Parts: sequence; C-alpha cells; structure tokens
Amino acid sequence: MRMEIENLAKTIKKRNILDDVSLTVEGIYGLIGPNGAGKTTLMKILAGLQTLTAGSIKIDDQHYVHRHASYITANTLIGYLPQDFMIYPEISVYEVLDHIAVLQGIVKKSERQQQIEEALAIVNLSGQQHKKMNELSGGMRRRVGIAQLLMRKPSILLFDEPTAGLDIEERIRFRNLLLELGKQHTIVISSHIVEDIEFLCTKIGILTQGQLRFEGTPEELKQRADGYVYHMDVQAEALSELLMTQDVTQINEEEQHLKVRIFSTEALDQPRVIPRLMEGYLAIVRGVDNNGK
Ligand SMILES: Nc1ncnc2c1ncn2[C@@H]1O[C@H](COP(=O)(O)OP(=O)(O)OP(=O)(O)O)[C@@H](O)[C@H]1O
Repeated sequence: MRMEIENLAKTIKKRNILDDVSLTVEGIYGLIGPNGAGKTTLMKILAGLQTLTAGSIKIDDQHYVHRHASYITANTLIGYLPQDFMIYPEISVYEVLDHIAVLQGIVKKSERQQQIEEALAIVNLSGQQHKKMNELSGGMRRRVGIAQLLMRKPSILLFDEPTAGLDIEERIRFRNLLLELGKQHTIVISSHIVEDIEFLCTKIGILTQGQLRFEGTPEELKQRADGYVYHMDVQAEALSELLMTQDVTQINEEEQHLKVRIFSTEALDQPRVIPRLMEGYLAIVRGVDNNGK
C-alpha cells in the first residue's frame, strides 16, 4: 500500500509547523529529524488525529483532502502508535486487549480470544498476557500497543519514536519485529536517531524545521556524503582534541590506537571511505550534501 502526501502544510498560532511537505510512503519508511522538526505532527495528521492546513493525502490512488479528521475515522487502514503507549495500568495485558476488542465490536468471546492470541504471538508476548500493564517494561508496553493495532488489521502502521528509551536488547527485538511486520504492512517509523533505522528502512525522509530536506533510499542518502568521509588513525591521547575540531562519526578501538571516521567538507590528507547513513544525514542537515554528484 502506498501513501502519497502532497504539499502538506500545518500552521499553529501563525507558525508553520509543516511547510509544503510532499513525500511518498511505501515499504518501511524512516522519518528522521531532530527534536521539534514536526515528525509527531506529521504522524498525527496521517493518523487523522490532527487536521491539516493545506495539502492532500492519497492512499493507493484514492484521494483525501482532510481538513477534517473524518478521513481516518471513516476507514481502518491506518494504525498509529504514540510515543508511549500506556492505558489501564492496573489491569492485565489480556484484559486490555479484550476490552479493546469489545470496543471494536467483536461480540463473540471465542473470536476475541483467538484474535488476542494471534496478536500476542506476533509481538512475542504470549507468555506475558497475565501481567498488569504497569508491570511491563517500556518495550513490552509498546508491543502491547502494536498488538491492539494489529487486531484492527490495518494496512499502514505509524510508529512515533518507537525505540526511544528502550534498552539495547529491546531495541534489537523491536527491530526484528518491525522487519517481520514490514512483510505484511506499510510502516512509517519516526526517530531522531539515524542508527535506529539503519538496516531497517527501505526509504528515508529527512524533516528539519517543518520541511522535507531529503527523500530517497538508504543508498541515495549515503551518497549525499560521498567524498566527505575519512578514516584516520589516532592515538588515544589525541582524541579529545580531534573531537573538538572535527565531526567524528565513529570511533573503533584497535590494538595500539583508535580508528576514527570523520565527516568533513574540507579536504583532509587522509583516505576517503564509503559513507554510512549517519554521514549522509549530516550532509543533509548541514546543507552541504553533494546532491549525488
Ligand atoms: N499544539 C501546538 N501548539 C504550539 N506549538 C506546537 C503544537 N504542536 C506542536 N508544536 C510545535 O511544533 C514543532 C514540531 O513539533 P513535533 O512534536 O511535531 O516535533 P517532533 O519532530 O515530533 O519532535 P519531538 O521528537 O521533540 O516530539 C515544535 O516546535 C512544537 O513546539
């Protein structure tokens, strides 16, 4: 399923929060940008939770102009997971999902049970269904949030900063879950951390100050930093000086020294290396990208 956003704008109290944003969501789409860039606002508009000031949204060639939030409430194509999913802290995971299933109008208890079990299995929480919501970690709560979305069988899933605050193990588990969900769903993941979407997204959009600065594949993003990334061997004592004068994007410990990657638009007398995603992102947000040249 494909979602085309055309010339979308959002003004709040005369301030442009989103300014002429056009992008095409397909596959697993990573929406990246610093805090305050407008990612949550964009996600909420796509989810139908906020109105837009101008622009339109097309889903599989069906056109929606949704000045009113009616566009999503009228259909169940889209599931939105907010930054922190927490409802009914005192009741169990199963009861939460059962309650939501009732609200969705699934009258038969056996049908609800089947749907709940299916959804819990997908998010790998089958053994945790009797735990109360307030006994779960942040990552588990988010997985319950995904389970309740899946019961509605949406085609498009919107996850706002899904990995924020998760520990390393939960991050890895979450990435695997997203890869699995990506086989059946179109997904948008917002994040301000490029590493969170590395090896996960098939397409990336970069939003800063309400404007889309880049849209393309991970490969295309990396190419934007082509020619600006260097390798340098340094002694540990020289690192702090280097950190103050250069954009060091990675530090690897070798036996006798450190091997660092540096992003620099000024030519350095060091070997150039193939850029990584984070360096492509830096090129875009600094406005120095070579535009694929
Ligand atoms: N209702 C509102 N009234 C006034 N300003 C708002 C409102 N909603 C959002 N903003 C402003 O719009 C800008 C974008 O906010 P948004 O939450 O969409 O950004 P974000 O990229 O998701 O950042 P974060 O990751 O920090 O949530 C911010 O400067 C925010 O203060």
